Amino acid sequence: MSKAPQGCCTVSGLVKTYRAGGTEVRANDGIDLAVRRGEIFGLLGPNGAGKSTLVRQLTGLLRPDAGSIDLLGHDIVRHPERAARLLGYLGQESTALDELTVALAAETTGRLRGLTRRQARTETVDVITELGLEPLAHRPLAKLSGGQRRLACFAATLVGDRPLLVLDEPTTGMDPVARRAVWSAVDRRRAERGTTVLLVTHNVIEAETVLDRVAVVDGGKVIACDTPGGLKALVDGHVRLDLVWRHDAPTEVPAVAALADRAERTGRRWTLRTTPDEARELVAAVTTGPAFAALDDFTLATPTLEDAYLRLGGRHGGLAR
Ligand SMILES: Nc1ncnc2c1ncn2[C@@H]1O[C@H](COP(=O)(O)OP(=O)(O)OP(=O)(O)O)[C@@H](O)[C@H]1O
Repeated sequence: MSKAPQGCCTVSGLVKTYRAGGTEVRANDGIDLAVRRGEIFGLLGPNGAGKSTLVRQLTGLLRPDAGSIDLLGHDIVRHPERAARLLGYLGQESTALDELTVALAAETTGRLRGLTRRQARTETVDVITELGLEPLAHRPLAKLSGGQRRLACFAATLVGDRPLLVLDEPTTGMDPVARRAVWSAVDRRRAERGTTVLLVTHNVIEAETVLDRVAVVDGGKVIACDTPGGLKALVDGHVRLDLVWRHDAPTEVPAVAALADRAERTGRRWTLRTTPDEARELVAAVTTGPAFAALDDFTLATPTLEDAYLRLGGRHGGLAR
């Protein structure tokens, strides 16, 4: 049995290749990762980066081609069945418990994790109350909206305390109230029980506010791993200027025409990443005369994780803002 002194989860040289219809996809291409106990650790990256493939191997559901996975001192490649006792997993795919009610799905999960009927019932009631799911408790998962079902599955994941929670895009489709309930529940478990959380996300705003550290995954590799602040330091000294035009950009204005090739365009929005000094000049140029008349809105902002991610060479468009 290998040891991970302060570690919760240590991954070394993980490789996974899918073979389908004569083509090969190297979804994980030598991943190294060390998640500390009690950390909220994020995996950030565009669609197809290999994040779900990685977490499915951690959960023992998928066998790596090469590499090692240590979960709290257990070798999960050799003993994949042990993962279920160490972690609670919320995957992307819909659950086998879909036909059950919210309460029964949570209770059944607790029973499968070794709780007595009474313990499972008590924990179910607690978690349903904690997440504000009482009005839905007796409705089948299959008959809920996408966001409601996701919250109910999250509730089930929490029943039967586990030292590690692996959450694959847990808040997808949820409204702001439900999202807040999820992050409060995660925070509470970390604070009260020292629970470690491994979180897969596309959402840069969530990533910035809840994560202790982030690994940026792209093309099956970890291309950076740091605190959100550390990653943002990569783009220190830069600012982002967003210009939103009322209609088409007034390219007859020379100052605007000069920006045309540099701006990243999303509909009527032009985004420019530049130094604070140049940003001041650009703001002065577009807030006078005909350019200003054509301008609907502008914002000047310090770098986000998305900017850091782009600087790292990640593909644009895969991350939500
Ligand atoms: N069962 C499979 N068979 C073949 N290829 C697969 C399979 N599952 C995933 N892939 C491929 O492996 C790569 C990594 O997929 P994965 O689902 O791990 O990415 P992801 O980062 O989780 O993406 P998303 O953010 O869209 O969930 C992709 O190119 C995907 O098409």
